[in-house]
Amino acid sequence: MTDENARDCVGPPGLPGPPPVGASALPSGTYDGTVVLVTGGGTGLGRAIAAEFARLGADLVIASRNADRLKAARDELAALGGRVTAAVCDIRDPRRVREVFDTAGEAYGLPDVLVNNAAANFPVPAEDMSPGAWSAVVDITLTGTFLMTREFGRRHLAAGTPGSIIDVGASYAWTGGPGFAHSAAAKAGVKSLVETLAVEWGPYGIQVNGLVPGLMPHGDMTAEIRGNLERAEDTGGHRVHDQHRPPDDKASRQPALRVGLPRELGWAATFLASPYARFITGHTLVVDGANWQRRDLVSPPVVTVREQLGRAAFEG
Ligand SMILES: CCC/C=C/C(=O)SCCNC(=O)CCNC(=O)[C@H](O)C(C)(C)COP(=O)([O-])OP(=O)([O-])OC[C@H]1O[C@@H](n2cnc3c(N)ncnc32)[C@H](O)[C@@H]1OP(=O)([O-])[O-]
Ligand SMILES: NC(=O)C1=CN([C@@H]2O[C@H](COP(=O)(O)OP(=O)(O)OC[C@H]3O[C@@H](n4cnc5c(N)ncnc54)[C@H](OP(=O)(O)O)[C@@H]3O)[C@@H](O)[C@H]2O)C=CC1
Repeated sequence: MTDENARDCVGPPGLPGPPPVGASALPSGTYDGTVVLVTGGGTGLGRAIAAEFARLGADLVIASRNADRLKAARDELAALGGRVTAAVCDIRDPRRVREVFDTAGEAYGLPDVLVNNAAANFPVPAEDMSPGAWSAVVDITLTGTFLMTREFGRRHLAAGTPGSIIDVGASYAWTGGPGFAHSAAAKAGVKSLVETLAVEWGPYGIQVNGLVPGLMPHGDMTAEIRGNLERAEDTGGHRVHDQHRPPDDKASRQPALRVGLPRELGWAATFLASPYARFITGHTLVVDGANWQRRDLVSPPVVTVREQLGRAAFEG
């Protein structure tokens, strides 16, 4: 167990911590000569995914809207070995999407792997959600993923080359996500795209898989997503281990008794796109310590989304 996950408490230990930063289950050089395009690769989980591909030899293209964040990530990722190109792009814009693939092509060639990681999200009760808020999240998370995927697929079909797509999802694609109606609907659409296109493009050698992170806190989380985590901490809820863990311990809310580390998602991504996963397609791999399957013997009291967000009663 690493220091990051060490706990000095009595009680069950939870799932063991992962190997240290820099470790990999795949052979060194697995991605030598491979081009990997990661949307949202300038921050958080996208950057962690990109880092694991870079450690294994990939050349990277990272794409998103914010040039400053991309540049900082590019410098950090380049230090891991491979070449890195940053492309400013709003994935809602089909013209910019085409240009990103042109940029990648000029730099290294057609990407072999596409990781659709970019997404948008903020908590809001459905009854308060404006049409613009709905569209912003659905257009980025679902339509942006489709536009990137379509461009990747068209170019590979035209070239007659194989490829691998990984769509980063969320477990509320299966369960629904109270307070996140837009994002949950969009992620359900993304999961459906994975299943549809794995069949449609399998004959052409293109794998399409989903990858779902659990709670993996990181320093780039938006204020609203971070605020949501902090709200959860405020409500306490340490039914089993109150005496051992402080009430702000996110880990105690997970069956694993720990949160996930971003590199654990990166390792799963590098496996899914690797030669060792060539017969896996149309599958969504959940890396969340079984949190999404959690049920208690006694259900907790229902608290409305409005109450959880501290909003007054809806008055129309
Ligand atoms: C929880 C576990 C799972 C986590 C999953 C994740 O995805 S984590 C990943 C999380 N990472 C990210 O999300 C990173 C990227 N996210 C972002 O850049 C922003 O969240 C964005 C999607 C709003 C930007 O898109 P943009 O530049 O197109 O946005 P814009 O500024 O033009 O606004 C568009 C519309 O949205 C409205 N609106 C905005 N905020 C709120 C709010 N809090 N409340 C209500 N409404 C809000 C705004 O009023 C407008 O509607 P209107 O007035 O026209 O009807
Ligand atoms: N963190 C977590 O615990 C969980 C995360 N997820 C999923 O993991 C993925 C990564 O999330 P995380 O790293 O936490 O969040 P971040 O907010 O750090 O990442 C979102 C990324 O998407 C990019 N992005 C947003 N809108 C656009 C756009 N229109 N065009 C291009 N890029 C865009 C952002 O870059 P920029 O602003 O520069 O455009 C940013 O790099 C997402 O798909 C998310 O839904 C799912 C479940 C849990």
